[in-house]
Order: sequence, then structure tokens, then C-alpha cells
Amino acid sequence: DTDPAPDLRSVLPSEVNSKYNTIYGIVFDAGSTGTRIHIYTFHQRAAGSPLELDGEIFESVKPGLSAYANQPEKGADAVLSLLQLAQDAVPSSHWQKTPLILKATAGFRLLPVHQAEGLLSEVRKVFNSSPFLVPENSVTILDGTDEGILAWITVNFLTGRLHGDHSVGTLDLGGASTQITFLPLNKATLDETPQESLASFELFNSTYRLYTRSYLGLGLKEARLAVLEASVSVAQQEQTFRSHCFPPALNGSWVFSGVTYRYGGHSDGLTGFHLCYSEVQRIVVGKLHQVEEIRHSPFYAFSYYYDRAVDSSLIDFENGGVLEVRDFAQKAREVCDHMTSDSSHSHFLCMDLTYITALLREGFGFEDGTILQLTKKVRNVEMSWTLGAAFHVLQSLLLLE
Ligand SMILES: O=c1[nH]cnc2c1ncn2[C@@H]1O[C@H](COP(=O)(O)OP(=O)(O)O)[C@@H](O)[C@H]1O
Ligand SMILES: [Ca+2]
Repeated sequence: DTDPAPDLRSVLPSEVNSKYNTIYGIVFDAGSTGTRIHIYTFHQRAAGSPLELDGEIFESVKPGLSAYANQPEKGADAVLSLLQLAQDAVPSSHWQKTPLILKATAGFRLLPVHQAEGLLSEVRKVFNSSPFLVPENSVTILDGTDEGILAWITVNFLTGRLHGDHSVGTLDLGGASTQITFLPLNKATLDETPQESLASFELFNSTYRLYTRSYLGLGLKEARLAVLEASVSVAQQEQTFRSHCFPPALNGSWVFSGVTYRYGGHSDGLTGFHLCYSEVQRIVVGKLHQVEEIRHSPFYAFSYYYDRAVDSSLIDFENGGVLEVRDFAQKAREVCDHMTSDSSHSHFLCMDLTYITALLREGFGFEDGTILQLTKKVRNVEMSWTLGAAFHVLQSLLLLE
């Protein structure tokens, strides 16, 4: 993209008028399971000085935009309703210089192109009739590489690690895809990693050369479908998909991306962790690139790693916590070996925990003792790639120097 970015310095208030230069950025995350708005407020003490994050306003709606593939206008309505929040949060004097972007993730990568484009073009209409600054390519599908990098930037920025040598790797588990990102330190990693898994990124006058991989279809919800060997066409024939990850007497139905899937336990009466693990293992083994360097390195993990750790009482919802990979394994065993069809937790908890265990151990190749820092928010700001995206757009608009 060779178009020069518009120079917006001319529309910024002169520094003499305000003590600090306040900057806003609005980022929509069109995820596979929901649409979220993140309204960030930053300030700069002077032009050229580092950007400081003051806070975030966050709101979300379900289902994800990709569920409106056949009703794009209705999808855009969800965006419009969230955008109202931004008009309330950002002072009208700043609207014209506040960038507004939406990035769609894995749910969109799985849609036929004409449906994805139909939805994005309805969103563009909503954006263009808003009072905010709509940069070029404001509404797009984010590719998996950028998703991983931007999340890594967010986590390392929020934990104050961006400028030192002690960065931390990140693990994101969405509904449809999953990402792993870290800064490689060993030469062997750089030599053995395919070029497409290494990406350079410039931010705040530094260049970061990161390892990042995104696996489409290995998000938690898509993984359920893979374990169940479920397809849309078979689901529409009202067939029941069976698994040993459910109690034998169980029958249920699950709506995902607008499709109803019937599921249940096996009539052979067998269930439990061991059988469940072997079903889940099939979709993971040999499917992911493994890196020796990170087998013991601590990682930050969020999204469904966090949610399922909360659901199974491994961590506290508010505070998160520090776990080892083996904690997910032990919890999976505990849940799967004591399932009843009337238990209070989700019918999928056994399968989900077992999948997380297999993904960490046999997918990425982590050791049982590898430490996972489960964190949702730092200083009340969500761990999400959206903050990295806000930095990126502000930088490209020359609002940062
Ligand atoms: O701002 C956020 N902070 C932390 N987790 C988030 C945020 N937004 C979404 N999530 C988590 O992401 C997961 C859903 O994934 P998503 O719908 O983004 O799928 P995708 O990334 O595969 O498109 C859930 O665990 C949800 O709690
Ligand atoms: Ca996501």
C-alpha cells in the first residue's frame, strides 16, 4: 500500500491549549463469537514523547458478526449500537481526529468471500456515516499473523516489557483460531523456523522480530466440531454427534454460527478422560509446528484459556492466576471422570479442558511444568490484540512520532 498516510498533525490542538495532548482510538474486534468495541484514551506529554494509556471503555455483543452472513444489514446494526458508546465517550471536539477501525478475525476467514465482503461493506457504510476519522482500509479481515503480533504487543506493553529484554510470549485461544507468539532468542529457533512464521513489526521506533503462528480451525468452538466430526450438512439432517467426552445418558443441542448441532454420549456407556483424550488427540497431533526453545518458557494465556480456567475453578474470574500446564490436565481428568448429565457446568467442559490440555502438550509441545500466567486485564485494560491495533493505526496516521 503506497498511498501516503494523511498528515493529521495539522488538526491536532496546539500543545499550548491543553496540558496534555489527549488522543483517542476506537477499535472493533469482530470475533467469531462476539463483536466488541474498545475505546482507548491516551495522552502524550509532548509531541514525540511516549504514548501513555489512560484507560479503556469496553462493551461487547453476541453473536459474532459472521453469524449474520445472510443478513449483513442486521450485522451492521450491532456495530452501530456499539458505536453509540463511542460518541458518548469521546468529546465531540475530538471526533474528527479519532480513528475508527474494525478488524474481523477467524469467523470471517472461514466465510465465503462474497458473504464476508457483504458484511464488511455494510460496516463501512456505518463507519462512513459516523463523525469519526475513518482511515483507509479501516474495515478489513485481520490475518492470523497480525492477530498474534498485535496481541503480543498489547501484553508486553501492558506489563511494561516492551522496551526491555524480558518480553513474554502470548497464547490466544479464540472460537475459530488460536495463536502463539513470542520473541525468539535462540539462533536454532530462527534457523529452524519457516520464514512465514517470522514477522517483523515496527512500533515506537523499535523493530520486533517475532515468531507467530495462527491455526485456523483450532479455536475452541471449531475444535469441538472437529472432535465431533460434525458438519453443517449432517447437522441439518438432525443427526446426533456422539463423543466419549459427554456422559452416556446425555443429549443436548448447541447453536454455533447459526447452525444447531445435536450431541450426546455413547450408548456403550463408556466415558471419561482417557477415552475423551484419545478422541481429542486426533485433531492436534502432528498438526502444529513445535519449537524447542519455548518448552519451559512462561507464557501469558487469555481468551478461552482464561474462561475455561474460571469455569472449572482453577482461577478466580476477577484476578486470574498462575497455573502450570499439568493443572489443566488434572482438572480435565477430574471433570471428565466425574461427569453426570445433570451437573451444573457446561456439557462441553470436559471436552474443552481436554482439548486445552492436548493443545498445550501435544500441539505446542509444552512441558507439564510450563507456567501459564492467566490474565484478562491489566490496570483495567483488556488483554486483546485491539490495543496493539490502536497503536498501529495511530502510528500510521502519524499521530505518534
Ligand atoms: O477484550 C477481550 N479480552 C479478553 N478476552 C477476550 C476479549 N474479547 C474476547 N475475548 C475472549 O475471546 C474468546 C472468544 O474468541 P473470539 O470470538 O474472539 O474468536 P476468534 O478469535 O477465533 O475470532 C472468548 O474467550 C472471549 O472471552
Ligand atoms: Ca479473538
